[in-house]
Amino acid sequence: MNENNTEISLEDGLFLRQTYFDKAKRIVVKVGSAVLTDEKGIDTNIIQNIARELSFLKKSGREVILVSSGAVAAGKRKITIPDNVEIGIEEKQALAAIGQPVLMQSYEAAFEECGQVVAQVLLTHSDLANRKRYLCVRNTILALFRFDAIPILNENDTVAVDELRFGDNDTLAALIANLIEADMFICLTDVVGLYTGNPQTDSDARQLYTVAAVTKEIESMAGNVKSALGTGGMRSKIRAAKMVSSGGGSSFIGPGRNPQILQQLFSGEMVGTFFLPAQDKIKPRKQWIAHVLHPRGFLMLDAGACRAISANGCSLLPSGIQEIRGDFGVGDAVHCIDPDGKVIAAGLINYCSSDVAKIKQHRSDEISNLLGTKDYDEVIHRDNLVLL
Ligand SMILES: Nc1ncnc2c1ncn2[C@@H]1O[C@H](COP(=O)(O)OP(=O)(O)O)[C@@H](O)[C@H]1O
Ligand SMILES: N[C@@H](CCC(=O)OP(=O)(O)O)C(=O)O
Repeated sequence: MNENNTEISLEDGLFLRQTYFDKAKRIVVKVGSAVLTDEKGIDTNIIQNIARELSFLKKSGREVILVSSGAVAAGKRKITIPDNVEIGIEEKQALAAIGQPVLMQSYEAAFEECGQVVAQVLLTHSDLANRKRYLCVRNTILALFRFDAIPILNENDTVAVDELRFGDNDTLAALIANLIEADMFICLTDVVGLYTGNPQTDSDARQLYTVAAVTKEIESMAGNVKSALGTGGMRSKIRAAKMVSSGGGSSFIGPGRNPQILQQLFSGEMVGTFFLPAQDKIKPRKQWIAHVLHPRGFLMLDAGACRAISANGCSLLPSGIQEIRGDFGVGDAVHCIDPDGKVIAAGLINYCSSDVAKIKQHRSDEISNLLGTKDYDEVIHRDNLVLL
């Protein structure tokens, strides 16, 4: 372990990897656009390779999901875009509509060769933000496992408006990994792993092999850069690894163009970057509150309230709320901010924003007088509060 307790030695890393790979039975594999497409369009060699690699995992008795990007890139290569057309959101959504069937056709053909059935699942953020639909997605995926199919997921880009977007497929894959309680998230991209800095611009950057915890230091290693075709960049991959880790899974970031990357990994070769699961796992419902729901508002807390929720395991009472931002209703997700401006918790709120504005900085026994009625003493009950 290094002095910041983030990076593990090569020998310890090798042993730990093997332990986690041996017991990984449910796996989410994500492949990025940068891996799947070349200047001519979808690279069928890569698709065939991914089909072989995933079929290998499946035949070894594991349950596998593929989250595949590439619809926009495939659409772009399928048509000639007039020079005077600027590619904005609407054009990208149209390109995804053109490219998604092209992508699926390639997968269908490649998996057919391996005797493997696949299924297409397209999701928007609102499918996961609604608790009933969230659980329905889980049940459908588990039913596909029972049919021995490999679900192939992508964001339903064509109908995903701004506030309903996952933003990138690294995030979608991590949320799905937590939804189905996967043991492992494997993110295949166009670099060999996580480097201490962006390898394209930092010649001193060196590769990390085993990361014990996604700290601020690890997060700062990802530059703002991404490949020409990518959306998320390394930053969203690290964030995704952190989410999966908090759900109790391990993650791997590695080179998607290596023809036998998954076989190398599962036979214990030291490739890519491996992230260990967190020590304290967050329960599935709290994962949903913390990572799936977008906050509709923010509560600025004083130091006492921060201590009460962080160190003492208490619910959030109105007296510790200094300020509020946003327009939220009862049951919406909000984030709690400490006096330094750091997000420390997420939760489902018991009062709407106009009521919180009236009861903030007051004791709970004053709520009835201030609002004319009182449904709860707590603004956020402990059962609906997650520390971040
Ligand atoms: N610290 C880092 N280590 C590795 N790659 C990095 C780092 N910081 C930025 N990157 C960039 O992230 C890119 C991969 O992300 P992205 O383009 O989104 O790929 P994908 O299409 O596979 O999702 C790499 O090509 C690299 O330029
Ligand atoms: N949904 C988009 C991919 C978005 C995305 O996250 O791309 P990438 O960073 O290449 O994984 C598509 O299919 O083109």
